[in-house]
Amino acid sequence: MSPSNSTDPHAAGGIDWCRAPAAAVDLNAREAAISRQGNLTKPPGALGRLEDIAIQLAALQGRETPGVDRAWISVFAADHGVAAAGVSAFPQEVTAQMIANMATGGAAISVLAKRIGAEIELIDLGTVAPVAPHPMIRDAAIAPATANLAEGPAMSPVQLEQALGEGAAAVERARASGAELYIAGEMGIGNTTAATALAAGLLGRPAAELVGPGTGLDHAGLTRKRALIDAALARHAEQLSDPAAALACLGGFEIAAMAGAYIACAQQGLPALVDGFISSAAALAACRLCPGAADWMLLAHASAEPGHQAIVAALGKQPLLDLGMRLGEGSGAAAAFPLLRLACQLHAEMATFAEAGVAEKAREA
Ligand SMILES: O=C(O)c1ccc[n+]([C@@H]2O[C@H](COP(=O)([O-])O)[C@@H](O)[C@H]2O)c1
Ligand SMILES: Cc1cc2nc[nH]c2cc1C
Repeated sequence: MSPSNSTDPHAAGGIDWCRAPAAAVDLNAREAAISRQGNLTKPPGALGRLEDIAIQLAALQGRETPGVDRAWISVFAADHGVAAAGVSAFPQEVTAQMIANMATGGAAISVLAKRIGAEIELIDLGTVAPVAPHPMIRDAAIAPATANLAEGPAMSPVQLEQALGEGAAAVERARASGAELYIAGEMGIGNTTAATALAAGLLGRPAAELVGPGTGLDHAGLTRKRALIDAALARHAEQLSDPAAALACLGGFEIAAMAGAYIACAQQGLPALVDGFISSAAALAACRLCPGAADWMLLAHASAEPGHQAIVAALGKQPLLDLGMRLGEGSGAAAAFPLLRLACQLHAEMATFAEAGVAEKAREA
């Protein structure tokens, strides 16, 4: 379909759609859920953050008793020009190899998706090594890799638009399938360098405050990675006050696609469960572009990558789990998903004090 006769706002060209505000949350449903929580047969607050999850989801789904039975996982994969600078413990061809492993069911996210009953799709945004066609893999290659962010912008404005649009298109597919919760995962050797640079750029922090070992860099590698990120921040300094320009200069195709997906989720009213370090950097970019986007996000877990804490603080949210995970792929979000489902089931299925004939807490005189 040509852009001129398309009804898809993302196909109209440009990235202005990203700056439109998020959908409003339903404060009446939120109040009703808070009230219901207060009537369930437990001391008030005794289910801790499981109560908060049900209340947030009630506000997002616009009903007193929300439900998240159907999750959708989009894994966005791409290679990074900066990998040539020796900033990862693994070789670049692992990106393509892991896409194939995800398709054949051997990756952590493959097992998790199957076990939580989620639909999963793999989106290849461009890898240096070839990826054999497979029904689960969507070929959306933008380029074999981004350019080296230490030497110039990682991607062109047109490539940024394509990547953001791929994220929005994934959310369209999730919604069409009836998904109630969206998970973005990623795979890309070198992408902790891009995510660290992007987050540092957006937060105005030096690399030293955010950089970490990623897949397991040694001390010398970490020193190299930190210096490279600082050099990239200095090179692109004038661009960093504009989140779209920061994303183009320092991001990756999969990071931009995740940002586009989070924005589309927020604008179209689909709750997103954000995974680890790279996903959170994309979520931060999404929040800077789209007013209100943070309302539609839950943070699944605290990544072991040290810079995650700074991003989490900027997002103003608390991760649900802290399992020392640092895999990516959407794995932490998939691991947290059953908790969301349980939180909704408790909220919907527990008896109230009145229903069960249980005496309520004595009122203070
Ligand atoms: O999401 C995280 O918390 C996370 C933390 C560290 C590494 N990763 C994964 O490891 C890869 C990037 O690591 P690196 O060292 O190559 O930059 C990429 O495929 C990510 O999915 C993911
Ligand atoms: C093997 C491997 C699997 C991954 N999954 C996400 N990032 C990864 C990085 C490596 C190296």
